[in-house]
Amino acid sequence: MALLQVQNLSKRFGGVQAVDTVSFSVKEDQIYGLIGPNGAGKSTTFNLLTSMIKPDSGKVIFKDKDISNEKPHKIAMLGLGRTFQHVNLFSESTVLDNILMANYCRISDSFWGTIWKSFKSPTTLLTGQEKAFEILKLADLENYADELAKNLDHGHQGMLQIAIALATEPQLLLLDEPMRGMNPIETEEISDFIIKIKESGTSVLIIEHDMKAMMKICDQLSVIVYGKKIAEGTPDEIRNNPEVINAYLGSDNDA
Ligand SMILES: Nc1ncnc2c1ncn2[C@@H]1O[C@H](COP(=O)(O)OP(=O)(O)OP(=O)(O)O)[C@@H](O)[C@H]1O
Repeated sequence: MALLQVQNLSKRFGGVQAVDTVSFSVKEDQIYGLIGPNGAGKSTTFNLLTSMIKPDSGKVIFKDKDISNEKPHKIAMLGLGRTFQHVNLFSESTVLDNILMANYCRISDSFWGTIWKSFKSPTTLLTGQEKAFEILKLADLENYADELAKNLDHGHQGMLQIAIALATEPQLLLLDEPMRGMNPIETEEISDFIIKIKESGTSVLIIEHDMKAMMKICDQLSVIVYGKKIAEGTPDEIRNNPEVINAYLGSDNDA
């Protein structure tokens, strides 16, 4: 079943057609990749999906609901979580507290909602702790639970960033260049973490420039060039698509 349907989405900034009638669907239990050169329109697409900006035309359907004009926090509450390109942590808080805060934001969507939920369920905070350790384990960060986030190395901060987004308990997690600035070992660890996220029941939509990693982890990919989708398929189909090789991958493709 399609969890997310993107239908003819378009966005223009002045003279630049950043996103041009882009359509694709992400199914449950899928890692779906968006690839394309710098300035292709990938981040703009993410910003449209999460309502950080509004489309000129087109629709975003999430779990059969049109969310094109929904507020960003409502979209997060519906189960669409995301990370940003730049690491965004509470650096003076511990790793565990970063996760707990994100998880608590998930359950406390409103003041009265919080009161009602805590009245209904006094175990809410305990459940939050259990959930947090579950996520830390998945990210291989459980040994760093009491460490301040600022003391983690770049690779572990990247893992924590994803773990925080996961703590909002999304059904679909949008990852914006999670391997940016990572060395090959860190890239491998993040790839494994993303696969584990899928196996634990959360679908993933990912933008990433590391082609090797994308070809390894994605079930399906779309290629965007100058705002337009030029191809869609499995990693093998994309790797061998002459139009993609011409327009984007080039002859030095080692994916
Ligand atoms: N807020 C904005 N105002 C004006 N132009 C913008 C804005 N955001 C993006 N653009 C332009 O839209 C186009 C698409 O940019 P976008 O950041 O979506 O590409 P991208 O594929 O994510 O690139 P990268 O891989 O480098 O992150 C670019 O030409 C960019 O300069």
